[in-house]
Amino acid sequence: MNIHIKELNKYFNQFHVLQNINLDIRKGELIALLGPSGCGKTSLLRIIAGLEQPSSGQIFFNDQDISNKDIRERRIGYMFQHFALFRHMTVLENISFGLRIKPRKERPSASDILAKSKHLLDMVQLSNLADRYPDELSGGQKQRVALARAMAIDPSVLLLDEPFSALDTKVRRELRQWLSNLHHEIQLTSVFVTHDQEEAMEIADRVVIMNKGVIEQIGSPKEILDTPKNDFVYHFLGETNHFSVGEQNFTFRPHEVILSIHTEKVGYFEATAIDIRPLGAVTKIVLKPKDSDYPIEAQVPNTTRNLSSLNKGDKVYFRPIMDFEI
Ligand SMILES: Nc1ncnc2c1ncn2[C@@H]1O[C@H](COP(=O)(O)OP(=O)(O)OP(=O)(O)O)[C@@H](O)[C@H]1O
Repeated sequence: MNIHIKELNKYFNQFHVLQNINLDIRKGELIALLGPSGCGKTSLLRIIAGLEQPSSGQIFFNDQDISNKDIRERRIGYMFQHFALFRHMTVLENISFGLRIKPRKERPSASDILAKSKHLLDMVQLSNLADRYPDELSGGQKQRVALARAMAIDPSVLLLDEPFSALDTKVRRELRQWLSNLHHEIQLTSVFVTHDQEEAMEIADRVVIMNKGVIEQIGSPKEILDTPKNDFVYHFLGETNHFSVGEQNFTFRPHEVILSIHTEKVGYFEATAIDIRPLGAVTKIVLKPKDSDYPIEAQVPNTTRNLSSLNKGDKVYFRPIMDFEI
């Protein structure tokens, strides 16, 4: 199923929440909607789902205008941030729920429902927990059950609203990887809302960067990181340093800088190390350039030679660098 969103606007009272949104989502693609809180990601997802009506504009599933169809007619698999499992039903009953409540004419036989639910349990790798209740599951397991439940109705589109944000970092990472692999296998057109850049970059085929109700840029993670279209995108994607000397202006990321403790080499600028923080694989060093009031943040691999002999207050030379080679 491909999705075509055309000149879509949404107002809440006077507030223009989505402004002339145009977006094409290809069949089988995993798209991330990424942007700061309040930029309209969830509103757009809810409109695609049919949970909210646009004020103007159209949505097509393949070539069919579904703007006026309700959520059931759209065959949407929807998964929310907060586990929305039924507490009084087992895992298997939760998964089969969507099929069991179908009108009699469309409902598969009891044995087909059971077979399908078991297959979905296998898919989310929880076959051994079929008879547990939600309260007996971890957060990550609950979200996998929620995903299996969303998939039970054979959705044409899967919509995920910050599905992992209530989980701790390690579980999030695992589930992210798992979702990415699963998506690779099933190739179901999916839209994923997140405000976490790392999450979007890691799993999406393409990322839609939103800000205050408009789309700022659409592209693959690489395109967006390598060629941010404007200042908003550049700044949103991470820490930025600005440094000026004479006529020269440098804008660079913390990892785009080389340090040296040796006295002035050509192209290096003098600074003082005012803070040094090991952060796992990298060490963050805050520098105060000699002729500038603005500190600069550098991140270097913690295996960098001479790093361990660098102390707060030491003189250090830095060079912004944009042309790393491998
Ligand atoms: N039902 C509503 N009535 C009025 N305003 C609303 C309604 N739903 C959302 N808004 C407003 O619309 C804007 C966009 O909200 P939305 O939930 O789409 O943003 P978001 O990008 O998903 O944010 P977050 O990451 O915080 O969830 C916000 O300013 C919000 O307050």
